[in-house]
Amino acid sequence: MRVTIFGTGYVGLVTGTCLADVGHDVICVDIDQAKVDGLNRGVIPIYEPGLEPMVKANHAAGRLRFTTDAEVAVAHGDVVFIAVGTPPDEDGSADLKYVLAVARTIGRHLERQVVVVNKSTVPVGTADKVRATIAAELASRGAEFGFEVASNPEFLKEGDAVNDCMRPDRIVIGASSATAVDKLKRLYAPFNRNHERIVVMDVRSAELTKYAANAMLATKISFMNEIANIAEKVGADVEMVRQGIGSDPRIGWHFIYPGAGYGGSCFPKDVQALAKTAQQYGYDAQLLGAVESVNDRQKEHLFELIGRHYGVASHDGALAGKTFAVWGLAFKPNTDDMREASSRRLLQLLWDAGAKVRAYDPEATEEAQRIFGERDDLVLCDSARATLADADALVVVTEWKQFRSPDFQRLSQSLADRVIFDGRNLYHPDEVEAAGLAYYGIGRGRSILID
Ligand SMILES: NC(=O)c1ccc[n+]([C@@H]2O[C@H](COP(=O)([O-])OP(=O)(O)OC[C@H]3O[C@@H](n4cnc5c(N)ncnc54)[C@H](O)[C@@H]3O)[C@@H](O)[C@H]2O)c1
Ligand SMILES: O=c1ccn([C@@H]2O[C@H](COP(=O)(O)OP(=O)(O)O[C@H]3O[C@H](CO)[C@@H](O)[C@H](O)[C@H]3O)[C@@H](O)[C@H]2O)c(=O)[nH]1
Repeated sequence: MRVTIFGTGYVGLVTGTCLADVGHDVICVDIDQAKVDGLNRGVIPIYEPGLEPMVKANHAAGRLRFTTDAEVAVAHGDVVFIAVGTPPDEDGSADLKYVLAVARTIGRHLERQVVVVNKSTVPVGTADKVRATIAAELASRGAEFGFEVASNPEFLKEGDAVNDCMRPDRIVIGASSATAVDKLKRLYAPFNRNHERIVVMDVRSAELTKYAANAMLATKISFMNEIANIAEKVGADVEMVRQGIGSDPRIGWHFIYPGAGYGGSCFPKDVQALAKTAQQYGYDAQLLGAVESVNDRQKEHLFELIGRHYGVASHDGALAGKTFAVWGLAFKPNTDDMREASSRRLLQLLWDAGAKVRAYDPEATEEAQRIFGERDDLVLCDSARATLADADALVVVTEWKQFRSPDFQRLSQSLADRVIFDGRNLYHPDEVEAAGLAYYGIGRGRSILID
């Protein structure tokens, strides 16, 4: 099938590549000339495991093309995807300017019947706006082509995006005509093997499904962070509690890891946007507000533990003279994305307190350089070991695999203050303490720790 995808970010590029990989003829279109030029030369703008060889192979085979020419792109697709950003507006609602700009472009160039598919995360009712925008463009040039706007939200997670796209848990199709459903079912047939993964519904339900999924996952995380904070107060270990509840299949093992708060380009903005939608319809979504505020507070928790250890309460200059080794800057492992990353809040708090930072991330160094620029109180190191030179303490923020089994004896010798702040509960407190280091994890009150 001939497919056009507007937007070559995480979603557009991965989707386009996976669709090309199963034999579809894909054109990806973006307004970012440098990105498109780079892709045409084989330069992949994001770090996503497994993506680079797939892009190169499908590009070389001619099934995956990149362009800034919207006219050529619209003329190409039987199915035209919208996969551009929907960042938060000032009031927290989703900003639809990029989505509607694409809708205008489609309307301007459309010359035949197509199915327009919205893959961006958008509030309920956006398909109607996209339809109206395209129709207005067609009307302004006296053109009349049948088109439908369907919703097909994306559930991929960064760091595992190719896998999620090639082996989806489910494919949600929100459409109002059998023709659109049939077309999308044919498009996704190669991913729908062995058992049925396609869930067909009306457009509004599909739009809401995306927000419901992210809000549910964010709720699980905030819930566990709340329990972790209670565990700290009452002298319990949240890691034991996690194991005690995860085995109940009604609760499950996934997304119950406490930590330094959730980040990324999705949960923070989507929880906010869903609450805003509810508010616009006169409903006060109290649970969503709590999920967000618990997360906001959690992003400061590592710093609070640091303050507790050093016996300092105020931020202003309280840690002057201290140097912190920081492991992990990306919002999660296997990505170079630092959008809403917990590390950003931690670093700012450390700097406000007068401390210096020596940080390492396997993939996000360039992004960190772009975000923070040159500063006297930040050294971006090229290995975890290099962060330890002249460091007083270690803070682990992102759970990259390579941080899982450090040599605690070496850490004990390197860190002047002999202390580890573990923002992802990677280590067993006893093992760390056996090496002569003090240990602080998230929710590890520990008075009832059982081996
Ligand atoms: N990142 C994720 O993990 C993820 C997962 C599921 C859903 N989503 C949702 O998918 C959407 C896209 O997210 P993303 O992370 O891929 O965004 P992104 O910011 O990485 O990429 C968006 C791309 O769209 C391009 N663009 C903007 N206007 C354009 C236009 N008029 N024509 C063509 N291209 C244009 C930008 O240049 C950019 O390359 C968002 O709504 C997001 O919430 C993201
Ligand atoms: O038990 C957990 C699981 C995750 N996190 C944090 O939650 C954030 C988000 O993680 P994850 O969901 O793995 O990454 P994303 O790439 O943001 O993916 C989410 O957001 C995407 C964009 O909408 C959706 O498509 C995905 O299904 C959804 O998982 C990260 O900061 C994680 O550290 C926790 O703190 N504890």
